Amino acid sequence: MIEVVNLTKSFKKVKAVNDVNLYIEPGEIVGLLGPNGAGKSTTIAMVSTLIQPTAGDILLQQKSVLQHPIALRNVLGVVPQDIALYEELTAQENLEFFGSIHKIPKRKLKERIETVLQQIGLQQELKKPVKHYSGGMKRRLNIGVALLHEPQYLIMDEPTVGIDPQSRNYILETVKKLNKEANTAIIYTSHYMEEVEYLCDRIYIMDKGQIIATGTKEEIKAILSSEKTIELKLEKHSKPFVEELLQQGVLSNIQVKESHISFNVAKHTDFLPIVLPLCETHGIVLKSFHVQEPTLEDVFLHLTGRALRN
Ligand SMILES: Nc1ncnc2c1ncn2[C@@H]1O[C@H](COP(=O)(O)OP(=O)(O)OP(=O)(O)O)[C@@H](O)[C@H]1O
Repeated sequence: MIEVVNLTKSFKKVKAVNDVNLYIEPGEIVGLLGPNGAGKSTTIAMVSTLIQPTAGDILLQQKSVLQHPIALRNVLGVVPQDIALYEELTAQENLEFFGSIHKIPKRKLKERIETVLQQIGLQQELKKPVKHYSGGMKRRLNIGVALLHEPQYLIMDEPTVGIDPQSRNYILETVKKLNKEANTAIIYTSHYMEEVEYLCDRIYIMDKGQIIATGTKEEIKAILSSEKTIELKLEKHSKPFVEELLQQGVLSNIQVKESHISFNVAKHTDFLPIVLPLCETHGIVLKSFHVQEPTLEDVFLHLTGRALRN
């Protein structure tokens, strides 16, 4: 397990990271979600042992790595936000170069390059210099470089920034597959809540250098939801039906639009025993209903008063 304990980083007057605690266990996908400037990259740079914290500690199997970062570097791969590749070299040559930096023996490196190329789906592009790659292909190769030494943990700093939707989906699927097939634990930073929601088992929400919420998706959303929103689709509705619905007293914020009616109810209220008898009484056909859960975006807005992306 990697643990981050009371981690703080100040740049002159700016406290970029302020007393952050988090952990990742083998095999987990953990999300670090926050808007631009929240302190995600600075946290990641400290966990990657690239910069020293002002205060706090980073532990691998309960031992500090600040003085001896090699133990962590051996088990950790880092996919930086900025592409770090040699444009004139091909994918194969880039992988050979970065593999030699990791001092991977030649025969082992050959095997690893084959596996990694398969994992990132670039087997067909070996002979082209990277400068002719699309943005998405460069991002995939960037991930491949971080995988060469078969890390048990992988940090990905906003790996889908600035690429087309198809490449983005490819990367998200690659992350899922890596986790499932190679059991790689992943710290995934993003300001796209839908990515974090899709990928991650646990989530840390970060703002202004601090962790402001943590837990599973369900736990984080429970911060918000004392109510749920229900949308009913009806064949038609009538005024008396809506009036009687209102009289029930447990529904609030009722909105009527042509064949749709939406309302809020308390989270644990079973709304069907209220709605179905009324439909029957008024001869109304309920075609479908939809329960709308809050999103992580809603939670962020609730906690900070601001949107995640602005
Ligand atoms: N080297 C530095 N010198 C001074 N201030 C810095 C430095 N690096 C980061 N900061 C500041 O620290 C704060 C956190 O920045 P950081 O890059 O960690 O945020 P982030 O959540 O990763 O944002 P982004 O999504 O834009 O990368 C910002 O206010 C940033 O301007």
